Amino acid sequence: MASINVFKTELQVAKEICSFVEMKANEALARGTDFTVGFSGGSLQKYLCEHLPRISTDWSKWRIFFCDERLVSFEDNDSTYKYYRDNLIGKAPIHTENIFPINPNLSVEECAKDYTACLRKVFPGDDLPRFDLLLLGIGPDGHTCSLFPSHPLLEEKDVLIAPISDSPKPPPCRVTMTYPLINNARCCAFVSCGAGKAAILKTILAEQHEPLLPAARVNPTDGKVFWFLDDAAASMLKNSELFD
Ligand SMILES: O=C1O[C@H](COP(=O)(O)O)[C@@H](O)[C@H](O)[C@H]1O
Repeated sequence: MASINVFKTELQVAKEICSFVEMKANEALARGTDFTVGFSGGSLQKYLCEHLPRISTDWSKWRIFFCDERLVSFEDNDSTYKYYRDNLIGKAPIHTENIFPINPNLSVEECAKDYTACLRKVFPGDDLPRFDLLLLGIGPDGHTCSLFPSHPLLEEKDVLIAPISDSPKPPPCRVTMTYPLINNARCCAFVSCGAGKAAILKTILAEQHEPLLPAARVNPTDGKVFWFLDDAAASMLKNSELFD
């Protein structure tokens, strides 16, 4: 069962998710491994960039990938990498060689293949890479990464990173992690705040009806899912059996 954590304000959510990331990083380092983490875009970015620069960790052991990314130049405000470059890298002692952006100059198909090859270099010998932590957002339609409701990519089984050129949310061309990779993670953490997310969170967490929305399909076979919500986002979950 997922662990649902609700905090009064967005500011508190931002602090708590950063403490959680710090804990997961330091657990990986204590196991004697690097810390492999996937960052998403959207509203999650600002929650992470606020407090992560001040956590206590060995940044040299971090390996940072993107759960999905928009195929736009690194100077375009739609670029997830741009946001983290401008608001995190440089504020924390992250070594640029330990952060793995896509190559936005390729076609979307080539970009997905190239990003898969990049992933394989960091997880040599692993048929199915196992991330320590994937940090995920959820759109008001229930999408996560660039996996959208009713899209054929929801059934993708063969590739770890897929291209998408018909994203219903602009920009249309993106690359995204697929479920075989996502659901092999040790841990996935969703962050969602604001009243605009309340209805979709009720559908995903309290109702769970078929066909499952993209975010509801995140269910690591040997891992756990955590939710970090503020009161407004959780307002339609109150009194549900999710909280005992
Ligand atoms: O387009 C995207 O949207 C989702 C959700 O974003 P949010 O702003 O509604 O939180 C995000 O997780 C994903 O990385 C991004 O590409």
